[in-house]
Amino acid sequence: MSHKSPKDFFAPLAVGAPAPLREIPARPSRAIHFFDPSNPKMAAKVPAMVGTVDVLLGNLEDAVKADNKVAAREGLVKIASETDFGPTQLWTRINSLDSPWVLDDLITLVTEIGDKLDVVMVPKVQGPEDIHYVDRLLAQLEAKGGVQRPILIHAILETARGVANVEEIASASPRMQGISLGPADLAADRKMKTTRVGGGHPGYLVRQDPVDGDIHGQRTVFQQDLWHYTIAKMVDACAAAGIYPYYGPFGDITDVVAAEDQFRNAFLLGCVGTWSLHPKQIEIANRVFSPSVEDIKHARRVVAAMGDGTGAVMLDGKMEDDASLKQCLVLVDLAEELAAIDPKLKELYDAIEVD
Ligand SMILES: CC(=O)SCCNC(=O)CCNC(=O)[C@H](O)C(C)(C)COP(=O)(O)OP(=O)(O)OC[C@H]1O[C@@H](n2cnc3c(N)ncnc32)[C@H](O)[C@@H]1OP(=O)(O)O
Ligand SMILES: CC(=O)C(=O)O
Ligand SMILES: [Mg+2]
Repeated sequence: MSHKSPKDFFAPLAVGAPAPLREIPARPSRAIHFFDPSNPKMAAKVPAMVGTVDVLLGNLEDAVKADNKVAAREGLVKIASETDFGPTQLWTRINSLDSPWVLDDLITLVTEIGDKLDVVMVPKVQGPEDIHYVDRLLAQLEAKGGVQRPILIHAILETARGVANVEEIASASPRMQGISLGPADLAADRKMKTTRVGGGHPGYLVRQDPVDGDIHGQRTVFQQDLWHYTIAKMVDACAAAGIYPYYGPFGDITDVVAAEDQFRNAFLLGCVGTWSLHPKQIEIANRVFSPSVEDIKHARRVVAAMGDGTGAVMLDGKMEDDASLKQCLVLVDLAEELAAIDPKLKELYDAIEVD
């Protein structure tokens, strides 16, 4: 197998295309909010959502009716042209690479609103060859449309082959911004037996041992997370490649409690954000993917106690050293990035007193 040399990896793939980035910017993206640009009621809400959510994503793929594919594409061009997105990123999810719509999706969006698009989400990515295809096409279209900065690529992990190839996908191009879990298509592709869009399943459990040998007696049941393995594998692949991992959709819009749990598990495992399918999920995602006041208070105490960052100290009966300091800096750095775009969080974090 031939590999590109480092100098080729960072060369534009088309004459006139912008140079690839050497590092993916750490822009807050706690919620990637999906809307259907062909749905007039949803589209009308988008301008007012600017500034309330880190990412607005015009969805062209699944959940948009086949008859509305062209209207969704044209609707997104209109919204993007007429809206000032300020601090909010604009992403799109294009149709799958084997669909009859994707070529026109890319041609239209990159040449008409390429300078406003931050990230193109590619569904059903099977391996690095899918990223290479989009990478070259984006470069050609950026050159054609005079786009000034490279549009990044986000892959959805929603096929068994994609999961098997996740490390190669994560490092397939300097455009790779991140990867999201796609639990619905992934469940179908793997022939899992859950019919839910993300979240757990009451049948996937571990049961407490029988008490006094009574197998029919009262035994506590612990529901397990169907997605733990895939999320952990995705987080490792993304961290190793210097890109960002995300949970995906949580389809039970009414169960805001379980959505919060699923999001928090992903946050604790290393994900930087999640999807929001309904306005009510944005607040949950923004809260869960922002470090809590308690976390930041503790992290700042450790930073203060560790002085030059080396050695070991005791704090509240616990050992802190170089490694736990690094863990705390993950939270402190994230808080700073979020405070820079979220005035309410800035106020909250600024008010923390470290004793
Ligand atoms: C497996 C996957 O691929 S997941 C990704 C693909 N799926 C999606 O993108 C789904 C996006 N979300 C939706 O389509 C909708 O939220 C649905 C179908 C789940 C629910 O829609 P509704 O039944 O209209 O929800 P509800 O009645 O609570 O909506 C309240 C209001 O919020 C609006 N709204 C609902 N979802 C959104 C949204 N995602 N963005 C903006 N506005 C929205 C509705 O239009 C409605 O407006 P109105 O008050 O002017 O009538
Ligand atoms: C996210 C997505 O597309 C899926 O779960 O299938
Ligand atoms: Mg899908």
